Amino acid sequence: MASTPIMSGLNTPAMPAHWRDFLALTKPRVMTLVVFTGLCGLLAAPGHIHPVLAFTAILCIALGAGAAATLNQWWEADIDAKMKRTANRPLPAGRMDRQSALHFGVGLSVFSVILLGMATNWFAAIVLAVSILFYVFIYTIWLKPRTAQNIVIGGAAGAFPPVIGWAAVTGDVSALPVALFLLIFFWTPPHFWALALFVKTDYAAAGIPMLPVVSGEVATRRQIWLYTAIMAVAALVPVLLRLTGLVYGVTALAGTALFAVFAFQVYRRRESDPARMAPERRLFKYSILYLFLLFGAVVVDRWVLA
Ligand code: HEM
Ligand SMILES: CC(C)=CCC/C(C)=C/CC/C(C)=C/COP(=O)(O)OP(=O)(O)O
Repeated sequence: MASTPIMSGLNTPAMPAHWRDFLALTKPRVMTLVVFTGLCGLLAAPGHIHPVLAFTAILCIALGAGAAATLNQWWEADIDAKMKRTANRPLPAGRMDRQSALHFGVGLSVFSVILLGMATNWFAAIVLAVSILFYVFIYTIWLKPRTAQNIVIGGAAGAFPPVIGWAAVTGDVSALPVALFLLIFFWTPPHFWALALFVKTDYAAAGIPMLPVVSGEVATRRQIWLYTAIMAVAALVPVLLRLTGLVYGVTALAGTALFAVFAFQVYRRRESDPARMAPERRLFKYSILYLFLLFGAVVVDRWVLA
């Protein structure tokens, strides 16, 4: 188990945590895209649920994702303390004690799963529970400290939200939500390794075996390119299977071509560039826009051009 604040020498909080610290534990910025992909999964599904129930389902995805992020930080408080990027989070900075974070994370997890089950259906609730458990146990506790492939397998947790959104409406899954799952699954390695190339030293300091630390930059750049190629196929699956329409088709083709150009620039570069817009920074930023665009296009096809 990760060491307690006292064992790891983290600051012990002198004051009760502020509500802003609880919010920070949920990683709200990262979760905007998680929630958006969940919303698009819900809106792309055939059938109809009452708008209040749809809103509740999205709220549950947001709360479940926030709960998972909280439990991730509860476990990693001492690791976060060693990295500049994460040292100011509520636990390593000593603004909150680990017990409060644990209670908050477990409480929010249970609440989000039960509320989703009661508001929509228990299949969707089980998928939400699986994604929380996957992120906490498979990624955070098991794989992250052990293997440089941690995010490839562990990243599956982040691919579940569109499946949950879809299942909230239909009570099952079919080809399109599986295709959207695969798109996020294969998108995660280029998204994260691009970032890991420019915060590499942080992970090294914390002893986390991220790919650039373990296998070096050249191998990471090659892997980014490899996963981009697989992601490109995943992005085109909905087009090839005619699961989506023209807007998605054009967006996926153009968006993925640009992704490939940026990934190729990362591949060609042999070492980090201190310049602000180095290829890896550009790819990381664009990776986020890319998912927003492709998922948005799925919904436009379903609702505007139906
Ligand atoms: C295991 C998989 C993943 C890892 C290791 C990862 C890691 C990271 C890291 C370290 C950051 C830097 C900023 C921060 O910590 O706040 C980041 C940013 C971000 N990630 Fe990921 N990520 C993963 C999967 C995802 C998924 C599945 C999504 C959404 C579908 C996502 C969306 C974002 C967004 C939107 C940002 C930008 C946040 C901002 O503007 O500050 N990430 N990611
Ligand atoms: C519905 C549901 C449960 C969704 C979960 C979504 C999910 C797993 C998203 C992953 C995004 C994320 C913040 C990864 C950070 O990795 P990290 O924790 O290794 O990053 P760090 O170095 O910033 O702590």
